[in-house]
Amino acid sequence: MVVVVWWAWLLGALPLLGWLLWWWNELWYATPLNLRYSGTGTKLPPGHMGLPLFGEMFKFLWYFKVLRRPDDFINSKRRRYGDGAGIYRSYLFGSPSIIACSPSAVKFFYRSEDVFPLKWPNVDLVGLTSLVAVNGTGHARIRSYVSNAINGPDGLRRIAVAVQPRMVASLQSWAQMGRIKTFDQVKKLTFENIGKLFASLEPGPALDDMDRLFGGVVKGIRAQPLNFPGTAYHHALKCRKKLEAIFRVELEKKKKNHNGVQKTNDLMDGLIQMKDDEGNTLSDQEVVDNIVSLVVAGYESTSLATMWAVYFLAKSPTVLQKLRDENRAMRKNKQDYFITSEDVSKLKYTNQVVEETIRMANIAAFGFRLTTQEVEYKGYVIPKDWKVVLWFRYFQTNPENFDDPMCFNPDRWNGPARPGAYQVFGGGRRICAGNMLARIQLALFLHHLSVGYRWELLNPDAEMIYLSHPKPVDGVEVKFVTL
Ligand code: HEM
Repeated sequence: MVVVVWWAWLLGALPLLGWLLWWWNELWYATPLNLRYSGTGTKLPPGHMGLPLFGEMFKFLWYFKVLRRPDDFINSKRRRYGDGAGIYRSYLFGSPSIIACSPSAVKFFYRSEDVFPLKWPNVDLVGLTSLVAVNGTGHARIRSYVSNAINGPDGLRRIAVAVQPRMVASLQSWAQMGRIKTFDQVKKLTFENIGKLFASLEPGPALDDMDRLFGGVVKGIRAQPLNFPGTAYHHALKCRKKLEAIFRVELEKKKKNHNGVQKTNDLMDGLIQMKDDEGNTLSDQEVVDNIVSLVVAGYESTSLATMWAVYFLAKSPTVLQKLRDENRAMRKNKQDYFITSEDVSKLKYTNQVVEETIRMANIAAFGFRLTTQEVEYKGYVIPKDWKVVLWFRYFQTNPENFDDPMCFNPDRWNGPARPGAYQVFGGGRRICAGNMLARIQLALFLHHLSVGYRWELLNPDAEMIYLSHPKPVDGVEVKFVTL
């Protein structure tokens, strides 16, 4: 009798439990809303919200981690639900979400900052008063200063001069080593240059410590926000605290120097002195938060782009040859070993290689927004308090946007991209504040790399990983020699 009851339970209750779990989020979030809208001609975007708490995270991880075909996550939705308005409902990264993956849908979410403010996960780690955390006028005033300092023509002219000595020194040291793991080396180079540009920090054990601390912060941004010993988030909070203490010491030193002793003229100096229209300066907290957020935004992204350039060029000898020819021609006509930002703008093919590298590298896979009120888009309801995931990655890999998208082909940049199809740096008011800085650093690096060095991938068939960012599993190990 007990066995019969047991079997009845197994056959009846388990499938029921499975069904309930599978439809849990649909029943909890979607069904009440769809009932409310029935008869109004609007409904939720198509999709499936998955299991309680996890939603579609297992499916996401299946495509990104197990199959290593990240774009099939969206392709499977397009196949199942059709293209519709380019939006799908889901439950991702701990929240009911709308996925936006078509140019017009993403544009819709860029349009209104008030309705769809930027919402970085775990933004407390980068700083609650930083550029990426504030909205409205607070955002506009810091953004305009930062953009001018690191992304405008004058800033870029100064930066071009400042970053090249370390690039050249690094390349020479790689050739001496003979064999390097590119990602580790470019990270070191990028961090040294960022340390110099942002806070006049010189290479040495203190900068190495900061590098480790930033590594801890970056890991925490993508982790579940569980604050107890042993979690990535807890560790990241501790790293953030230590970094804050270091930057506060630097800040005090700088304030003293501004009273007459010495001027360094780095980004931190600029932030300290910045005044808005009413003559207000930034608080110490704002200065520190913004420095931390800019390092977080620019460090890993620039390092990854540089690593990918080394990788793609090793696999594309014809492209490399054209790149060498263009850069050697420029070098011949120059007295100076270093080039200027004006020189970079004349390197047409090099800039195409930069653009194609950044497109293929697909570093920033997603952008996050929050819906602060219920709105309608093309007959679909976007509910209040849901997350919007702008699926940037898919734009660059969708064959409807780029012909043969997985082929590294700088010549595709002989003309502009299709309107709205290129989203590597996001768009709207929140478009990457360091996009020109990233581009010029890569172009300068390519100049020195292509005129002076030869390299070869040690694992040309290394597998790819896509989380936290796309990169070959070996970090691009190469044999590296002078030409
Ligand atoms: C290849 C390198 C880079 C890529 C692919 C990249 C990508 C992006 C993307 C997609 C966004 C928009 C996010 C959104 O809308 O949710 C963004 C924003 C941002 N990026 Fe970059 N980025 C790169 C390099 C840099 C660098 C070097 C810096 C500065 C040091 C920087 C600073 C920022 C800042 C401050 C924002 C926020 C802008 C705002 O909210 O107004 N990025 N980046």
